[in-house]
Amino acid sequence: MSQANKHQTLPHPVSMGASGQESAQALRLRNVSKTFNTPEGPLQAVAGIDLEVGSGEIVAFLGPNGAGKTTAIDMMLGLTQPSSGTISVFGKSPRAAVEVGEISAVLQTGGLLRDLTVHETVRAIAALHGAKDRIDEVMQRTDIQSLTKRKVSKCSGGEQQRLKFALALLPDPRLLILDEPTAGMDVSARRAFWETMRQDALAGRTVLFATHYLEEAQDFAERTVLIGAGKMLADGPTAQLREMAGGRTASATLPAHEPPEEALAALRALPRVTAVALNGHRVSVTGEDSDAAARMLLTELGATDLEITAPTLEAAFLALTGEKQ
Ligand SMILES: Nc1ncnc2c1ncn2[C@@H]1O[C@H](COP(=O)(O)OP(=O)(O)OP(=O)(O)O)[C@@H](O)[C@H]1O
Repeated sequence: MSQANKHQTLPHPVSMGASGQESAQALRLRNVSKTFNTPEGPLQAVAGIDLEVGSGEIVAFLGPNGAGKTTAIDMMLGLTQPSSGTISVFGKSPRAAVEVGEISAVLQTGGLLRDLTVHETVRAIAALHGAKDRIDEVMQRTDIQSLTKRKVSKCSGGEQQRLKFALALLPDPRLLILDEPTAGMDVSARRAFWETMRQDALAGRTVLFATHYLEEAQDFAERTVLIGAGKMLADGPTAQLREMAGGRTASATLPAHEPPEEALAALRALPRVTAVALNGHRVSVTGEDSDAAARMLLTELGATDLEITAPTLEAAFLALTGEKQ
């Protein structure tokens, strides 16, 4: 079972909307667009996105460079106004939700004063939110206690991201937005960051994160929203998105003593097979009915060492966007 499936059953706490009615909705974008005026003319960064995120969901916002992720996130946080369309966060405007600490973010750029120490930074932001009693907890949760006296300018990229994560947790937001939170981190720092995030999300917080890293969506989000050129290309369970790249691949080793041509012809003749490839004696059959391919390989063709693999999210991404990462 994939990590994504493991997290598909996170609790979905019911929240109260501004109207006082029960609502399990954390975020709603209705036909949201954003056009920037540039010297070259108008540039549509976000082109009519509809999105609803329920309380307790973990959603990956996946897209190539320039897809419109940051622009969409800025609008969710009330940092930029949409050119058209509406956004609500727990039934409120984004700015109102930020003011009461219901939504907060770890953003890609800015936000830290380089001359303050880590502890001074956390204390200053805690004072703003009236959250001094949460300082110890968030520092512990984001694993920055050992950095207390270090100046921000002396912290590594990964440490600065953890500090930003701590600041974002201070208001105890119900919705946490992360814009490429692990950019600039090495593999082990990235893994540690996601482990911390995972623990936090298991407690029921709603999380939406933008990423370039397909494996982060795959490992962490039960739902992925794929965007390209400002438009939504796909939205669904991450595991299902992978399937959109095409069927599974059944691979096995053909008996060495027989010429493979007949076996290859028989495999190609199976219904809904899209590709058959041979590498030495190892044959790979891709198609929508990997069970039929597996049966033929094992029973009729005497093949061994059967392996069935699902397509990667990267394959889905390339199939849907036609772009290279
Ligand atoms: N303030 C701005 N003025 C003009 N154009 C902008 C502005 N902000 C973003 N854009 C343009 O809008 C498009 C979307 O950019 P955005 O930063 O939202 O994409 P992104 O998916 O976050 O990309 P990346 O992964 O590289 O951060 C890009 O073409 C970008 O150049």
